[in-house]
Amino acid sequence: MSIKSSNLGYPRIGENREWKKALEAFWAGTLEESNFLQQMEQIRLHHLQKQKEKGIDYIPVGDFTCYDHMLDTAVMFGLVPKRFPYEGGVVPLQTYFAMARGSQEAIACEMTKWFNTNYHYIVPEIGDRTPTLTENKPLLAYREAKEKLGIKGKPVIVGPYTFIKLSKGYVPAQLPALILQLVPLYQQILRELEQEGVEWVQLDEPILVSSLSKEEMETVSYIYKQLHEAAPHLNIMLQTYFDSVEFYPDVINLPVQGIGLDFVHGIGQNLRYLTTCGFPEDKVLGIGVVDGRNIWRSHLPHKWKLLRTITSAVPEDRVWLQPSSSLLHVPVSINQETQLDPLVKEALAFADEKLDEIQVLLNGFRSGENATIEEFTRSQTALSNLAQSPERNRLKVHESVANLGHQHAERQSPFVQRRKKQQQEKKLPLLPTTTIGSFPQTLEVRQARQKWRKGEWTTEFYEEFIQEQIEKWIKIQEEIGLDVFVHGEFERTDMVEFFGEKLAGFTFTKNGWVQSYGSRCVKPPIIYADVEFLEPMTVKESEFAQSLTTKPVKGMITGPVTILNWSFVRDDISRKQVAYQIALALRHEVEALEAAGIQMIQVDEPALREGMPLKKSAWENYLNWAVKAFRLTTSSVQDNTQIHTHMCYCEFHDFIDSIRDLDADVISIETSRSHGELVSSFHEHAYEKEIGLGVYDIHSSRIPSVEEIVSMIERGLQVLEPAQFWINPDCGLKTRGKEETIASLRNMVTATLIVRDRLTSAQP
Ligand SMILES: Nc1nc2c(c(=O)[nH]1)N[C@@H](CNc1ccc(C(=O)N[C@@H](CCC(=O)N[C@@H](CCC(=O)N[C@@H](CCC(=O)O)C(=O)O)C(=O)O)C(=O)O)cc1)CN2
Ligand code: MET
Ligand SMILES: [Zn+2]
Repeated sequence: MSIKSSNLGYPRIGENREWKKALEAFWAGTLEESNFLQQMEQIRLHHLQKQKEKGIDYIPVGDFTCYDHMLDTAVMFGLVPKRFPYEGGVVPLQTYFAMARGSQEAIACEMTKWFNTNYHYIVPEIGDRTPTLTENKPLLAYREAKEKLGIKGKPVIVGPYTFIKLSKGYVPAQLPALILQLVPLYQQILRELEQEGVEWVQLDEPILVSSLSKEEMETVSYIYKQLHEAAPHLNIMLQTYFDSVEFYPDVINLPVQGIGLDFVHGIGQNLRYLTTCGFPEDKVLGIGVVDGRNIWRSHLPHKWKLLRTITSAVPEDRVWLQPSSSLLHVPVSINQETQLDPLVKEALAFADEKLDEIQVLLNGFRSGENATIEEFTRSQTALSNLAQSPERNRLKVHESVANLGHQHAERQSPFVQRRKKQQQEKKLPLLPTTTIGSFPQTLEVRQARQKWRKGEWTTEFYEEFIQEQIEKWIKIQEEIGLDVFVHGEFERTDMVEFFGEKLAGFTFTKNGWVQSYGSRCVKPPIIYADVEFLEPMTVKESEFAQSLTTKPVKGMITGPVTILNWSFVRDDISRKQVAYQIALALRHEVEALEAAGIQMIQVDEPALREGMPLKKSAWENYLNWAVKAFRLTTSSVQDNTQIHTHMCYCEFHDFIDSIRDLDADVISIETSRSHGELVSSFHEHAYEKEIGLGVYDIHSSRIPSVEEIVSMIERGLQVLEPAQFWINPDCGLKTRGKEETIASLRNMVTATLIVRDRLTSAQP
């Protein structure tokens, strides 16, 4: 036996986003359920077949989903919240999608970021029901692959501890009881897999790389002991990713047959552990050597050296070569990228190419290093050509970043003084209403952009079209009676891609899509070089919108940390340096907006939290530079220019002090999808600046009632001062339709007026 290859998970969306298109057609009612399911199966099998053809020894099955793998796990355990109709047994597709997307009757489940990625999972709600096993999904996936393709796959399951830790609806004291309920269900799954003759199963426990307590590690040991006893002949690959494991000595002694470690993102610590503590002789080591989170080609000679180091500690026949994580986080294939500059293209590897890299390394082991010398040289040359390119060596940019030590990044006056000036000048009513920036990106808008891109429309014609949209929506906002307007972001494909296209240092793929949540995808820009400001990016639209109304129109840009976190970033310099480069570029934009008379400028940072390292010990350093990057972007404006920021779909409670340090005058946040739980965190941290609370979920076509919004507002008012309070939806409205947007916003304004009335008449 020699070294083996393995994969942890494959993108679901398909080379041409077939998956997304099928889902959206099904939801729209233009694709019947049976056809839909058939298409899903086709896509699923095609992906397995592809991995087989690439020669992967351990192909993951069961990683495919019709929405999200956490949601799949929750419904497998019958964890349907009581607000959805459900009578036990296999959860119907209708209910499954209602949990994900909401229905007119019931609010959707919460959605939040999967560790430090831009992938969002549906948060299981445990409290409502006792978990039961409704169907053995991994077993079904295994059988399908075996029967239809002759593939003896490796079922992938979210591990019990990660599942519980990422769920909600229980208090810590209930944890032991919960474990006692869930463990037998996992046991049953594994026992049935064992009986089926499954060789290996992959249990994903990324939670093991986060900062756990010793006590928690003991719980994990208890759980895995139970699992092993239930199916002693089944091999468990305990898979971790995104960083190095905590408690390495405990982890390697768990009664499992394989341990998967990330040797890209956790390389320093994982390697130190391996060389100092060793690795047990009775286990397989899955080594994640090819980056599952970024799109750069591997430097194969370096990887080879790493493999040599590892195989001097663990014999080859007990090693699996694999990506560092599921390939869910990278685009499918570089095949279609015919327009990329060869300098960049040669240096890239997407999911399919990453699997090829694994095979190249494997061949090196099987047939000797010489057999792969060509590929090794090619990777080395591509990466060094890019490193030496003038675009990566813009001295002026390097100097500006190097000189940052002396920059204060302070507003002229402290918040309290600025606030007074802003209040006097802006004279906003109590509980000002606003929106987060984008209005519906309708088919009409997207098609217009496509016509312009294809050259069917002139730039002039397209810009006129955008102006018409802005005009239409300024009128709509007037009619609805909002207090602070936005221009609607019609000219943007995506809040990050748009800015990337206008800054130096970025490049773009034609088809490099990655799933963000459900059917929604993003095409992350590639930061391949030094970033520089070229010319104003948003001034024209903002200025135009402001010229149409006397209400303030917020300028709207995406912040430096979010642009960083939602791009694929060069890895030859630190992320901090890249963030500073972007911040210095964006500062010009903020200044240009101010100079054009825009008095409120929103700098979105929805990805600030997501970039936070998984280990608490690394938080301070990250937050220091992330906050500084935001302040570099925003601090040069006058006191009366009001800086807004916005964040969504993340945990807020553990970094409120950093939010305060951003020194934004107003922050608007998502609250309703997390059902209002985080409002009290701002109170507990005595947050003194202004806050806009998300009063309704924007990921659902459901129109919130006035009463519902009133009670959301009142809930907020129990803990926050009326004077610091703004009212807004959870996030931008680009994914919504026009009519539902208008209806929802009307209800939001009506609800605000009711509460505003109550507050003012209660005053002496
Ligand atoms: N980068 C990023 N991450 C984010 C968010 C975000 O806004 N941006 N928001 C949060 C939630 N995540 C989201 C991610 C994506 C979308 C989203 O709406 N994505 C669109 C794609 C947006 C886009 O780039 N649209 C292009 C068009 C892309 C396209 O599909 N074109 C068609 C042709 C046009 C058509 O007929 O539709 C094609 O190529 O086939 C455009 O507007 O120009 C989608 O999946 O549908 C929303 C939220 C968190 N993470
Ligand atoms: N301004 C952006 C919008 O409204 C913020 C989105 S945060 C994911 O779409
Ligand atoms: Zn948002």
